[in-house]
Parts: sequence; structure tokens; C-alpha cells
Amino acid sequence: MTLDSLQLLFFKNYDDAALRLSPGLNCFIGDNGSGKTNLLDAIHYLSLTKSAITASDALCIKQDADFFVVKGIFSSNTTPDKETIQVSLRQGQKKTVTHDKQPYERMADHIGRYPAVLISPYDTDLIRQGSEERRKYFDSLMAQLDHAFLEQLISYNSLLRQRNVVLKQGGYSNAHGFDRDYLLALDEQLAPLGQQLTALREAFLIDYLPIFQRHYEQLADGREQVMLTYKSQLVGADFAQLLRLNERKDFVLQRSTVGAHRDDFVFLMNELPVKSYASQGQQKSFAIALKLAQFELLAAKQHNKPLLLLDDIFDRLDDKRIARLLELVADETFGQVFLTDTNLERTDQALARVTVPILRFRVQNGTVAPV
Ligand SMILES: Nc1ncnc2c1ncn2[C@@H]1O[C@H](COP(=O)(O)OP(=O)(O)OP(=O)(O)O)[C@@H](O)[C@H]1O
Repeated sequence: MTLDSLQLLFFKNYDDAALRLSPGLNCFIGDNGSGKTNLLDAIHYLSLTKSAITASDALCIKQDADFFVVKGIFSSNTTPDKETIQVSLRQGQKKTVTHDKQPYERMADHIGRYPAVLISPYDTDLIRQGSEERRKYFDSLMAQLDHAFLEQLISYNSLLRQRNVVLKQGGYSNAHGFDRDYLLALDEQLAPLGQQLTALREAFLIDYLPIFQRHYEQLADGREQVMLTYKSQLVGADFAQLLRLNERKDFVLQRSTVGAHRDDFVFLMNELPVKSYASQGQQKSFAIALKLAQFELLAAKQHNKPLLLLDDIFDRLDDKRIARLLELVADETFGQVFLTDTNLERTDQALARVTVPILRFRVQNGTVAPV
């Protein structure tokens, strides 16, 4: 799948931008704050219907405008037909995503069809931040790989939200506040779903781990042993029973304290937590290896290489890691690549040996044009 062209209207710091893209490498060059990452984020929207950076869709509407549109035209080598994906949002309304002008009823139906992988300096947040960040990362990857997993996750989260509403309605002993029969009915559906999610995540990790370890070894010359394990209260336990055992506590705290929404992926280096043990450089390699493994799994699943978005790699990665990434670009491990940098000469130097077709774009204060 190749993104042939990209068009933006009132997206972040862009008024109106349209660009024809290379099927090989696309370089967005411009000063800090000019709008390079915003272009990658627009592509992320086309793939995953949401920003990689901004938590709220509404904040992606250009300041003082009342809507945004991101439109991409895709081609593939299996069919001559082009496909148009458009994401739009009007202030105060629901976001719409269309495929060839047909709106998706559910965003979930789009997920996984146009895969993209973003490698960004913020990837090490996966190591430094809490379990929610890691769970979201792996859930999003698994959702792109397996639609059934996404459906189960959506159902689980919806039941969990309903359960938490019940818990907030009143204290455990408050007969007016809550309906215990309703809680038990929710739990009856929640328990098997939670147990399945945990089992699917555990099974996924078995496939993902060796791919991740191979990429880490290649990036870091195999000096350290890296490991990912899965931590869940539900492994080897009966979730239905745990829900009952924790019911009183859940009422007091007004939230669900056990379940698949509390699971974590544990990152280890030489058997110690990466967060406290690994150097900054090792953490960067760890995070890039996570993303390269993601790329490889998505590519294998779709028989179609994901779009690769490389944000600020020259500024924030050392020469060795950049060289490794560019080797992968050069030997065409990747398909279509988009990268950002502040310095055209440096980009040209780094890409001197890359033979795939390259287009360079100058980004200036919310405008973008071919160099
Ligand atoms: N909703 C919005 N309306 C207007 N401007 C916005 C909006 N959201 C973000 N911006 C602006 O976009 C700019 C940031 O763009 P972006 O992150 O793409 O920069 P960049 O070129 O990647 O910079 P760097 O090299 O520092 O990473 C900032 O100036 C920010 O104020």
C-alpha cells in the first residue's frame, strides 16, 4: 500500500496543504515547530483514525478554524483502483472517517487496513511511563493484527465503563444507590472477556518476543539480554471469582480494581527493569526494537508493508542507530518511508547511499512544498 498524495485543511498549523508523495522515501525538512511532525501525524490519522501525539481530536483543528480534513489517496500493487481515505472533524461534532466517500459506521472497521508505524523520540515513554501506556501500545498493535481482538477489547472496555458507573452510584450498603443484580449481570459478561484478553495478550507475546529480541540484538550488537514478560492478576486465576472477592473493595474505591485493564508488559534488561537499569541509549534501542518488531509483524500479517514514519531521528538518535535504520531503508526492508529533519544537508549526507526514490519537501510555518 502506498500513499500517493496527502491533503490537509485546517489541520494543526496548516490552512491548506496538498502534496504528491514518493513511493520510496519522503523527507520533510524544516525548522523546529514548522509543522513536520504534524504531517506525520496526519498520516497517522489516515492509518489509525487518531493522532499519535494529541490526546483530543478537537485540538487538531487549526486554532480559530471550525473543522479539519485529512485526505489521503492510496494505491496498491494488487489492484489498479485508488482508494481515498478521509478523516474529518467539525467543532462539536463526531469525527467521520470515509473510505471512497463511504463513512465507516465504526472506526474499528478501518483499523488495520492501512497500517503505519511511527518511530519517534517519545517512544521511550513506553518504558518510562506507567502500565497504561504499554497496554495501550500492545493493544493497538494487536488490534491492527487481529480484528477479533479489537472487538473483544471494545466490548470489555464498554462493560468496564458500565461497571464503574454502577460502582460510583453508591456505597456497598446503599440500597438506593445501586442495583447488584445489574452488577452481577455485567460481571457475567466481563469475566470471560477479560480472561480471553489476557490469554490473547500472552499468546501474542510468544510470537512477538523473538522478533523483538532479534531487532534489539542487531541494534545493540547483542551486548545485553532483553526480555518482555506479561503480568496479569488473571493468569492462573478465575476472573469471575476475583470480581466477587474484590466487590466490596471496588465499591469503596468506586472503580474496578481487578481485571485485564490492570495487566502490564514488563520490560527487562539482564533480568532487571529497563526503566531503572538501562542507559538512555539502551532505552532508545529497546524502544526502536519494539517498533521494528511491530513493523515486521504488521508486514507479515498484511503481506503489505506498513507506512514507516520516522520523526526526528537525526536529531535524537546517535549515528549507529541511524545507520542501522538507514540500512533497513536502503535494503528495502521498509516500503514507503516518511522522515523529518531540520537540516537538508545532513539528511542528504545520511541518505547518500539509499537508492530508493527520494522526494524532499521544505516545511515552513505551516506550508509544505517540494524542494
Ligand atoms: N490546533 C493547532 N492550531 C494551530 N497550530 C497548531 C495546532 N496544533 C499544533 N500547532 C502548532 O504546530 C507546531 C508544531 O508542529 P510540529 O510538531 O509538526 O513541529 P516540527 O516541525 O515537527 O518541530 P520539531 O522539529 O521541533 O519537532 C507548533 O508551532 C504548534 O503550535
